[in-house]
Amino acid sequence: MCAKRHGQVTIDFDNLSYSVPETNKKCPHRVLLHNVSGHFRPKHLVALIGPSGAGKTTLLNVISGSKAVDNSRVSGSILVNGKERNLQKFRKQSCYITQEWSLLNQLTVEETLEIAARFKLPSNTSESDRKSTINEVVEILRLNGSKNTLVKNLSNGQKKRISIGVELMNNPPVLFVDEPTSGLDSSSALQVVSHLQSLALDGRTVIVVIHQPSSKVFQLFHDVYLLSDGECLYNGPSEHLVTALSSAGFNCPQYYSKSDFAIEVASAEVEGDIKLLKMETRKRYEMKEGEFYENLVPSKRISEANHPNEHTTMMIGDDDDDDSYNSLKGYPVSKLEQFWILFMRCTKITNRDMYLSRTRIITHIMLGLLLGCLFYNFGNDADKVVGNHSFFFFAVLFIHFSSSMPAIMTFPSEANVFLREHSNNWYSLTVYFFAKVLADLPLQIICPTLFLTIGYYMTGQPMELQRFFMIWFVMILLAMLGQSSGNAAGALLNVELSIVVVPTISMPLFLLSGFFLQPKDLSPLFKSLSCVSYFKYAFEAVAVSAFGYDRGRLPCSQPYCHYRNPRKFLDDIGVDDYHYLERVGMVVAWALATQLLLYTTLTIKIYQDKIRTAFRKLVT
Ligand SMILES: Nc1ncnc2c1ncn2[C@@H]1O[C@H](COP(=O)(O)OP(=O)(O)OP(=O)(O)O)[C@@H](O)[C@H]1O
Repeated sequence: MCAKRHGQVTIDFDNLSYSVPETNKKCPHRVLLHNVSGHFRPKHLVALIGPSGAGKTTLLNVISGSKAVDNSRVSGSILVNGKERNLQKFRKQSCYITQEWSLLNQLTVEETLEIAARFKLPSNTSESDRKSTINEVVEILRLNGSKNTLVKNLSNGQKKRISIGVELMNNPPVLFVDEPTSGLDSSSALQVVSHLQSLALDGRTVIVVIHQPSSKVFQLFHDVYLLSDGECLYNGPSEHLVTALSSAGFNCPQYYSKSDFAIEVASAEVEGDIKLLKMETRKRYEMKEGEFYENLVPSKRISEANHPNEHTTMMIGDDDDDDSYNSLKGYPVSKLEQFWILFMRCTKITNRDMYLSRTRIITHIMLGLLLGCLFYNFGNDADKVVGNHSFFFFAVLFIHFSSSMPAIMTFPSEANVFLREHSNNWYSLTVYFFAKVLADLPLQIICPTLFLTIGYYMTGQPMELQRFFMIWFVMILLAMLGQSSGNAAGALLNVELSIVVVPTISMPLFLLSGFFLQPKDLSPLFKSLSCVSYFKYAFEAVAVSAFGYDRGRLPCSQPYCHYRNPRKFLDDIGVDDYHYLERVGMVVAWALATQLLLYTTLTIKIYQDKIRTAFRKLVT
């Protein structure tokens, strides 16, 4: 592999404990890991097994130094190649592949890997090196046939493989994989674990949390780590598992699945001496490493002879003092490059997504035409001023919802991709945030512009550039506000809930916009509440732009028109003439506030486990 090669990594952990605060006053802490010890070796695929709730993911998080873990609550030692783990360095030596394959559907396999390579390989990597790294990952994971397939069209097994591929790009010597086979059929599960095995045989240390592996899948694992209730019951070669269990009185019936039996032992469903099993495991751990494996491995299963075609892509050697890790403070690529890659990716996705872009553009044109026909020439007729006012009201409503609804539908999956990439140290939240805001901007400008230009012209509004741009600016702000509030809701809640919550919050704000009820008719309480309605400011700014600023008398199609003087109409709806900037200022403040809400929501998502723990600490 062309990516920089790092030494092989052995992980030893001893008496590792981890607890979380609880709200219960009598028992303020809950211990999730109790003095667990073990070794994870290079060239070995380790199965981390145990009943549900045994602490498998917790152990993976603690050892990998996941941001989900409060490190001040971890005790015990974690050694990497015999030296105390340096978290910053270790995070760069390892990658964590989560259960969900959070990938972007609109990119092809090659594009997905290309972007991963851009983020994960140092900026000075040449184009040809990057290409050959991508080709090698494609080769290793046997994705050659699907290089140009969109991710959304891949099978579940292929999606799982590509999500492993993106993390392999910088050739990390340690892989932590959480339930790679969940949701896969038996043959896809076998394929995925076989790939993980070949990655291990390449020299990597691969630790996999796995649920009920089939016998065929289980055979692929070299080592097993068995957990029960946060305690280690066994750590060693998988072929010695049954012997170790039977030496403590747990006899596995012939032809019975070894992993199922081990989980039954860990769930206390089988008779035997659990204390003895723990003691024996501890004794084996305390033996010197050579002795430990000599005692346990009857036939050296992992040998060069067994794998004559072994890739020698990992650097063989124990040099973990590689100072390049220390020089890699922060991210592999500069913030400017991060911004550019993210911006280009967002733009590509928007262009490819039928629902997000083309459909939105078409609906804005169609609605512009429809309203243009319905309110044809209303803007130029004193008799139709009230109808014209409704046109603007509908425009405000439409622009807002046509931006917020697509965001609610699409952002949750994008947020998952962001969280995965951010937790794997690809780029910073701030860079992502600004790239997203800027990449979304063209559509937020194009759609309202098309809608308004058509509607404005057909409804016969005053042909004055200044008035047009005053209304246009309000519409752009509303589109931005709609999108950021939709994104924030989509990131904070799930899609189903957001679809209910966003309109529910928006409706009272609409009612207080001044269209249905004028401020003079509101009770003092609702009058003050109406000050928080951004629709009120947007709607008033549009009304002032259309009817205010000394607009002349309107032509009248009837013998008598009450609103020949547009100023009179503004008086009647309780909107004072002028003061456009103050109103727009309030909409800008709201647009900034929703962007801030989105930023805060993403920050909360990143640190939710830590925030939850800190909150519990506060309560107790
Ligand atoms: N932040 C936390 N606060 C309180 N309890 C937690 C926290 N994280 C995990 N737990 C608890 O710790 C125990 C172990 O959780 P963990 O997710 O590690 O189990 P697991 O073995 O991976 O389970 P599964 O196989 O079901 O995914 C569970 O009972 C879980 O409820």
